[in-house]
Amino acid sequence: MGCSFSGLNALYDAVNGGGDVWINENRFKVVRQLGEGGFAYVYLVKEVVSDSSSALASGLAKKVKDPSHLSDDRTYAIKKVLIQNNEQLDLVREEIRVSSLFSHPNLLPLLDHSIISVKPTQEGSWNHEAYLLFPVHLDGTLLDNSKAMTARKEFFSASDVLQIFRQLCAGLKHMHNLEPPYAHNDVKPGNVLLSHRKGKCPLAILMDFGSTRPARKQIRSRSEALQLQEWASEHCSAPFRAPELWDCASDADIDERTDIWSLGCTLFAIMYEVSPFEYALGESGGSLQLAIINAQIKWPAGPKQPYPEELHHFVTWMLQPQPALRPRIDDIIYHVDKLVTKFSQ
Ligand SMILES: Nc1ncnc2c1ncn2[C@@H]1O[C@H](COP(=O)(O)OP(=O)(O)OP(=O)(O)O)[C@@H](O)[C@H]1O
Repeated sequence: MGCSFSGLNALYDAVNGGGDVWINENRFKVVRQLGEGGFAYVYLVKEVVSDSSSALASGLAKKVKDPSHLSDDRTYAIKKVLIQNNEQLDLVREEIRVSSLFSHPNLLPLLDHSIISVKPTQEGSWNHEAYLLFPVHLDGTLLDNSKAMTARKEFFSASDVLQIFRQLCAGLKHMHNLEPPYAHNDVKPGNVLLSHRKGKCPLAILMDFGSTRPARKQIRSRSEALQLQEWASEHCSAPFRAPELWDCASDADIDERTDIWSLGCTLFAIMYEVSPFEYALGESGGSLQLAIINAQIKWPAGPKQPYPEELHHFVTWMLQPQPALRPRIDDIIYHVDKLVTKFSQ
């Protein structure tokens, strides 16, 4: 694990108009904040180079395995993770390890990282900060895009819905086909970056491997089942969480099809902005957990639906509450390819 850094809390200084950020031997200027998560801040940064050489000749070029990940204008995204205890440190180390297993155009690559020790301002033990460097995608997440479109009373075309979805399937197939298979565990529109392309449907990239783990687990006792539910309640976003992670049997074989459930919810959300179960949160006495366990989908009301029935059937097929009967990623890809052919303009 690389751990060199030129100054304590340097990123804060940079944001406040001070110095630059170093990740190992490479230096970056913070341009602005792009977003934030639970314990993380994401910044747009620009690599600082000593001469005006091309991106390929920059310091980063020596580190990055695939030159197509280098940006022509040297801009990237840095995620700064605040780490307060050993458990959080292990989680970030796992995110870094897992990210390095993947190499796929629809999965966000980790280009470099460093973890540094920082002395807290008040008395106390030393803590850590992790800096993760990624390619930057400035058109926002699928969630940001859906919200903006809903505000304008617009919808993605059926063709774009399917092609965005098809790309997410391609990224997930890469993870599900590893030996052992990995589950993303937090597939949702907020974890998909979009990049608009002229004359083509947007590029969709799945990110945030903080919850990604080997997918297959044999649950053989009540305490193992409860442990899994507790882990899921912290790591898998509730409206997109599969039923077996809410109410796990004491004798259950969990596999990567937890992601297929989330994928079904995500297809619904590409069309209608929210998870198909989110309505339960707005109903008095409504229970998200019950709606999910019973697979009670609420389709938008109204006589004229913006999408063909086939897309609704496709969502329902993925939202099979019994995991053993739920389709696998190859089944989904076979089906989506047929729909893409049918509905592409
Ligand atoms: N590579 C990137 N390019 C552009 N924006 C990004 C990039 N990575 C992250 N972001 C922005 O930063 C936000 C937070 O990133 P991310 O989801 O990785 O953080 P997190 O702490 O894991 O979040 P959460 O707590 O929701 O899981 C994203 O929603 C997105 O808006």
